[in-house]
Amino acid sequence: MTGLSSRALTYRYIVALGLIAVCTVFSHLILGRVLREDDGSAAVAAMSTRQIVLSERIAQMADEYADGSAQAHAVLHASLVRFEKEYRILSRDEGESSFIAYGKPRALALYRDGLGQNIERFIGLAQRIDGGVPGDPQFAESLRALRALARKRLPDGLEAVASVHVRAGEVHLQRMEILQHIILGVVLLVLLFEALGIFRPMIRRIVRYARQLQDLATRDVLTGLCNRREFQARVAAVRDAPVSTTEVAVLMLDVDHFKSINDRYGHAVGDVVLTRLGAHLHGVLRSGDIAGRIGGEEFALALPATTRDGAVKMAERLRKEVAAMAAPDEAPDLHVTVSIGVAALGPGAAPTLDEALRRADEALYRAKRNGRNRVESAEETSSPAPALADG
Ligand SMILES: Nc1nc2c(ncn2[C@@H]2O[C@H](COP(=O)(O)OP(=O)(O)OP(=O)(O)O)[C@@H](O)[C@H]2O)c(=O)[nH]1
Repeated sequence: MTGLSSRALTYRYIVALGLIAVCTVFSHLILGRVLREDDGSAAVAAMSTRQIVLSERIAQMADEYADGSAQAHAVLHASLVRFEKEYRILSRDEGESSFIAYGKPRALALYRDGLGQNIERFIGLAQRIDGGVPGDPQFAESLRALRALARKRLPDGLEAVASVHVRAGEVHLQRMEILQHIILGVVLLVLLFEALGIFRPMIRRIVRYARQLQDLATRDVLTGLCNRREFQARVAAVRDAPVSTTEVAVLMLDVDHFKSINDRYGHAVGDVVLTRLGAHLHGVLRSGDIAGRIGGEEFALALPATTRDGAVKMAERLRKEVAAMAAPDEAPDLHVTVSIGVAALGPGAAPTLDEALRRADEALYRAKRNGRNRVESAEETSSPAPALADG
C-alpha cells in the first residue's frame, strides 16, 4: 500500500468521495419518495376512515329526516356531497384522485371487487332519500336498504381500504429501514476504505518524507555522517547534558593531498575515498561518539567521556588504519593518508565547542606542516612518527 503513487491515492480518494456522494443523493431521493408516499397513504387511510363516519352520518340523518327534521335533511345533503366527492377521489386512478400511496393498487382492486358497487348503490339510495318525501313508500324502501348497507357492508369495505393503506405503509417503511442500513453499511465501508486505503498510506508517505527531509537537513549525502550543523548540535547536546561533567575529546581529520587525488584520478575516485573513509569512521566509533563531515575532505569526531590522551591514542590507531586501507579498484596505486588534530572540550580544556574545534584545527594544521600522515594534539605532539613511516 505504501508503494501507491500520489495519483493512485488521489483517484482512490475521488472514487471514495464519489461513492459517498452517490449514497447521499440516493438516500435523499429515496427519503423524499418515502415521505411523499407515506403522506399519501396516511391521507388516503384518513379519507377512507372519514367515509365510514360520513356513511354513518348519512344513515342517521336519513332517519331523522324521515321523522321530519329539516335540519337533518340539510346535513344529509352536505354529507352526501362530500361522501360522493371523496369516493370519486379514492376509487379512480386519474385527475385529482391520482394520489401517491403504497397501497393504491390493492385499494383500487377492493373498489373494483364490489365495494365500488355498494358505494354507488348507497349514493343512489341517499340521493333518492335526499330528493324524496318522508312517508312516501319508495322513501321508506330506500331508507331500509340504505340502513342495511351503512350497518355492515360499507364500513367493512371502507375499513379494509384503510387498513390496506396502513399495512402497505408499514411494509414499505420496514423495507426502507433495511435499505437505510445497507446505505449506512456502504458509507461505513467506504470510510474504512478511506482510512486504510488512502489515509494510512498517505500518512506513511508523509512520515517517510519527513524522515527523508530530516536526513537531508542533518546528514551528509556522500558519507551518511552528520553534516556540520548536526555535528555541532549533537556535541552541544552532550556537553549541555546535566550528567556530563567529563571532557569531550574533539578530533579534526583531513585527507592528505586530496586535491591531487582529485586531479590525478578524477572527482569520482575522490568521492569513493570520502565514502570509504566515512564508512570506516562509522564502523570504528563507539555508540555515543559523534562523527561528521564538516567540510570538503574534512571530518570531525567528538568522543564523549574521553581524555585527551585517550583521544590521541584512538586518533593514532585511526591514522594507521586509514593508511592501511586497500586502494579503491578504480585507482589501485592510490595510497590515502590522513592528518588528525586533537583537542579537548570541558573543564580544564577548551571552554566552548568552537574553541575546541579551533584548537583541533590548529593541531591539524601543525600535523600538515610537520609532514602529514600524523596526529597532533592541541597541547603537544603525540605522534612523532615521521610521515608515511607506518603507512
Ligand atoms: N571528490 C571530491 N572532492 C572534494 C569534495 N569536497 C571538496 N573536494 C576537493 O577537496 C580538495 C581539497 O583540497 P585542499 O583544501 O587544497 O587540500 P589538500 O589537497 O587535501 O591538501 P592538504 O589538506 O594540505 O593535504 C579540493 O580540490 C576540493 O575541490 C567532494 O565532495 N568530493
